[in-house]
Amino acid sequence: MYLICNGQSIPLPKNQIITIGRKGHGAQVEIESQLASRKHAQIEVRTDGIYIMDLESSNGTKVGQRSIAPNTWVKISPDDIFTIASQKLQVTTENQKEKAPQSSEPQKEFTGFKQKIVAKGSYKIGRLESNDIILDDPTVTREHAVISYAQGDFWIEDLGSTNKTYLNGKELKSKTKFKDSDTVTISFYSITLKDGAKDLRKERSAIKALAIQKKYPNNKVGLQDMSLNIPHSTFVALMGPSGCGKSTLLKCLNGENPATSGEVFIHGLSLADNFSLIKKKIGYVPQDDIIHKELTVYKTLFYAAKLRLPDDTAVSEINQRIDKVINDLNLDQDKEKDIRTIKVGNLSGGQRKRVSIAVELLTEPTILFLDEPTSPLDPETIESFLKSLKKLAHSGTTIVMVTHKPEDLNYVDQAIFLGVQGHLVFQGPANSLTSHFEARNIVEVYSKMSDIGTVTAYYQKPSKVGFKVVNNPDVKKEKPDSYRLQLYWLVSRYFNIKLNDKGNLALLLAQPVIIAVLVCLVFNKFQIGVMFLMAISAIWFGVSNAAKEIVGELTVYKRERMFNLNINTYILSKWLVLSLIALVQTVLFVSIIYLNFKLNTFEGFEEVYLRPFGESMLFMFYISVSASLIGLWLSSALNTTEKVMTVVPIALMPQIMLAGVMTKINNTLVEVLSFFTLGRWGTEGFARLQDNASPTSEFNPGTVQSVLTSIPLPSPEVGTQTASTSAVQLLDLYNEKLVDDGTLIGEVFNSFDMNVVVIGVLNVMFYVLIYVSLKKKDSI
Ligand SMILES: Nc1ncnc2c1ncn2[C@@H]1O[C@H](COP(=O)(O)OP(=O)(O)OP(=O)(O)O)[C@@H](O)[C@H]1O
Repeated sequence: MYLICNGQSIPLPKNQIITIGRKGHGAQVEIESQLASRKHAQIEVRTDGIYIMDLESSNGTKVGQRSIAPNTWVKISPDDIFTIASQKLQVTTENQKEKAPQSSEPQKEFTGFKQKIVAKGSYKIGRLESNDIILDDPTVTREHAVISYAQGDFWIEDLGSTNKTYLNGKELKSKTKFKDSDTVTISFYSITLKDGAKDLRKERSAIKALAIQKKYPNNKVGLQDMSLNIPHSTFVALMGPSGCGKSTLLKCLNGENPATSGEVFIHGLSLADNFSLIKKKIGYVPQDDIIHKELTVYKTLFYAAKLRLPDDTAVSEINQRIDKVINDLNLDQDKEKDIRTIKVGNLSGGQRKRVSIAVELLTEPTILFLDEPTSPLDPETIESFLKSLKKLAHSGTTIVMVTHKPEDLNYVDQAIFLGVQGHLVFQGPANSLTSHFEARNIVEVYSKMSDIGTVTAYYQKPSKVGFKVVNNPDVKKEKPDSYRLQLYWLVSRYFNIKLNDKGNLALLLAQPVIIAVLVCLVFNKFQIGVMFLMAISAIWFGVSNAAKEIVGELTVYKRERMFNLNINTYILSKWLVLSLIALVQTVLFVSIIYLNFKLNTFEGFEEVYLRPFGESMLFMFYISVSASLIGLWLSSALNTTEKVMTVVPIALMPQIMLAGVMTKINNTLVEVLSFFTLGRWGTEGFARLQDNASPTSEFNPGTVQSVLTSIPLPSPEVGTQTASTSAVQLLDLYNEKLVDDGTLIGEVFNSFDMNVVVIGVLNVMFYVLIYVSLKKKDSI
């Protein structure tokens, strides 16, 4: 056996320990590098194989890419290349000098950052303290990437990070050579072999907009060409008359509704090209609150952290962050009651605004956009609120705040003023705003800048117009770290919201009881009408439970969608919790109906009541969860709760009218329309279930004792008498054999199983409609 080292073949006698170490210190095999320890490692060829042991060397010994534990014999195979002080060594059977595995280049000596990498062999970058470069930021994965030195070259490799590693702006897919001219970007850090890691936030402007312009699809110009430069750690007020484009500018700068042309850079990174990273470092609080009033402050922050921070963030780390944001925003002023335990709905307007901001601060944003946060606050609250924002800005979070209040200018560093029709007319120190416009006060500035003639005189047109057209940062590519976990936390949050809204929960549970009792009062016999009302009630529960659920939290949805919310997990989370509510409602409703008609059977027809108890329960639950999808569709398609509540009856009426009980389905158009109603398939399904479970009639063997009906008495008597009959036959009788034969498509749906399938198909259709409606909200 021979040890190939530095182009030499050194014989390895069997069962003899050979020491490898730095040249000039008595080792049998000498390595010419200061990085090698004096006695670095030992190697021994035994009868059962080749063994190597690291002698607690300063820079370690690697077999392949793996560092071996010190003072432990490790068996290696003849093919294994092992590394000592960046020298490649190998054991072979022949004396073959030319087969030396290391590069033919002479060993290089490095300085600075490179030397540190060579000394360690590899250099890990990540959020954990055990890394060689610690980037303490939630967008950096615990062990994010590694730089290594091998065969005379430096290499960079991503270690499966969440937010990826970029080499010269391109995503790093595999281990790649890291050259002197290359720049690696991880989150907001740039890494070069010359300088190591640098925080871009300290190096470059926080926001730079170059010749941005915004045109709406209706050709209305929201923003005229403008360039902006906002330094790091600045508190900026964005002002201007109503409708001048302040919110539009905010959305162009944060990527929610990007500029039509021009380019925005956040800490030197293009917003359009790096949106998936940048959006995680941008906080945005729109005019409306982005929090649920049913949750406590702690739960609000906890769920936001679970949904936004990387999955590997420990609960202890989350709690630390929650404490920090509460402290940063002075939310813990009240010593009597811990704010964490108070429900958001019970907070004052100012506190609620702070909690909305706290949600955004959890991810440690580098820039915070606030749309009119001071509007709902009283003067006293404003002072402490703006003071905490100022402190926050000066500790590193650049803040851009839309405001109409002149007094807010006393707290900010810079002001940006827009004139009517989206013209930039001022950007500079807040205290020179009025003098710039030769105005006595801010009210006069507003008045001047509402006149388009004066505005054009002050318009700060960018010197270079017509930068590249901005690609719409596309939220559709965005995905959570884990769909399963996102779904889990969404369900958990939504469940808690429902559980905490005790009043509404009580009403939801009272509903089935009240309606079921009414049904029992109205029908003294078990009739087809009971089954019809069971179907309609199931639809009512499903639609009404769901109708407000998306539209009521649209601001939260939009904000979270901008972050990493997946549409499917969102819909599923709603559906799962609504299904749970539907299940409880169904159990209550069906139990009451069952018990009532079982205990109060009509004399002579003791076999007629809601017979298949379990199946009826399951079927009613199925209709109800299907109806939830209709409710969710209305809730996602319309943009105000009022509109949804107006439309709910319009969605419910066809369910009643086209069920084939109250009105005839006797023409093709009506039948086609009835295909899309749960009312029809629900009523038919209940009728079939009931028939299948009912005994044959003693008097009329051709039918079953399923429901009771009134039949006219044969003459000479006048009046009606009660008879039992098949529920399906009764529906058929009324609708001219529609149920059994179907006028349009024959007998295709003539079974309970097919009823279930049709409802399933309708579910898919409504799910797609919800998805499309939510997707449309991405493009504002
Ligand atoms: N989606 C849109 N499609 C068409 N026009 C729009 C759209 N959004 C905003 N606009 C128009 O662009 C202009 C600027 O609106 P924007 O909401 O940015 O103004 P603003 O300064 O924030 O107003 P305010 O102070 O009242 O909140 C307005 O004239 C508005 O009607």
